[in-house]
Amino acid sequence: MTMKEKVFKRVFLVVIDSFGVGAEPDWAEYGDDPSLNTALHVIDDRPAPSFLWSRGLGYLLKEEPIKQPSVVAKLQELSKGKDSTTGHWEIAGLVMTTPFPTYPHGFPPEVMEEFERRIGTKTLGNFPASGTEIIKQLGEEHMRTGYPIVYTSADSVFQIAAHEDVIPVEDLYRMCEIARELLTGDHAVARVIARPFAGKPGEFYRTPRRRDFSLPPLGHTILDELVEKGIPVVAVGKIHDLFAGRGISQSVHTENDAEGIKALQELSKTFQQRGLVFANLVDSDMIYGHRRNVEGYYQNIMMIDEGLSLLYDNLTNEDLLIVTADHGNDPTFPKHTDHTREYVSFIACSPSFTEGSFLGTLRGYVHIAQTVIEALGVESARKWGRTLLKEDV
Ligand SMILES: O=P(O)(O)O[C@H]1O[C@H](CO)[C@@H](O)[C@H]1O
Ligand SMILES: [Mn+2]
Ligand SMILES: [Mn+2]
Repeated sequence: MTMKEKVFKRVFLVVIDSFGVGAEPDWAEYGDDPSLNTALHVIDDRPAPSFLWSRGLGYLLKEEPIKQPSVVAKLQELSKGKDSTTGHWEIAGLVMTTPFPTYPHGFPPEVMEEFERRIGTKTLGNFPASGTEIIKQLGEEHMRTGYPIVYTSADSVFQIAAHEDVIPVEDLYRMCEIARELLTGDHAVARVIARPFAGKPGEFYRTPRRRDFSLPPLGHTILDELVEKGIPVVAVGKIHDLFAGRGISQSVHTENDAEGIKALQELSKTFQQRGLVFANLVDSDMIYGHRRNVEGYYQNIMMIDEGLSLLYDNLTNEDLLIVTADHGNDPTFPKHTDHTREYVSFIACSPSFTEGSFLGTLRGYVHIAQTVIEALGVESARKWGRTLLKEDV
């Protein structure tokens, strides 16, 4: 039996945030560069992450043979955007043809005046910045005035940074909820993000209680379809936030990728129903990618790779593991600290697979959605994309 006709009991869908595999053709529209390749530049000539490398990452990056049974593809994003929300929604079957609004010059007066009126205080910043840089720059003034720091980036994000001793995290979350409520219509940004920090001036550090307040998906996704059909969707890490909790049966909050990997390993033992476990591992992007920290990014990938290998040991012939990403964030790129417009990997493996195959470069993360729906044996009225586990489509 080849891998092509099988229905699985469980699908583990793991997004390694920002782990792109090479610049997409429309890189210039995103201020990027054709040479970008997050995974290739992170691994470089260091020892390869063996679990992923032998199942297709080596092929995608250096055309090395696929040594372990797997189905491999390189996927090009259809949606206009290189942010997490856009990428994850397309993985779940929803293509954003109109990009979310972005604010290269900061948010307009009508937004900021209304926001300040609603939160009852002035704000600082209101321009695109690296989140760690802007708290270095404005953290002391924030502590002196009590004004929260607002900033954005190349993505459609309204970010609020505040010191936990100046604005308690719960109050910061309240401010984010207010921003979320007023950022609608032409100013419906994809995400409002709470960025709590602590420490003394010159030694500020961000605390793990970041929280994303995403728009609910602007259309149907396979998560909605699975939950409507009574098939559980267990969200690990940022997935709950990225889908605003919709189409999710259970959510496992994690504070870092080590916890994310542990949660996946735990679920491989405890989650015994037919269903989807959908995980986001964010540290590669948040702690290393945006900070242009190549060595840290590499160590994180090696930790994830080891963790996926141990997860895989717990899987049976009834299980399918898919590893992918949502965009790039090449830490060797000096021109900005934003995401980079890149292809993502599709690496699917199961103990029931008997061969390794590369399907080519395909347009659309939506094929992941179709693959998940068919892998779980769900008769869907919709065609989300083409399944990547059948040759004859
Ligand atoms: O620089 P920090 O605060 O990490 O923010 C980054 O995180 C956001 C979400 O990925 C990106 O849009 C970028 O602004
Ligand atoms: Mn992301
Ligand atoms: Mn990011």
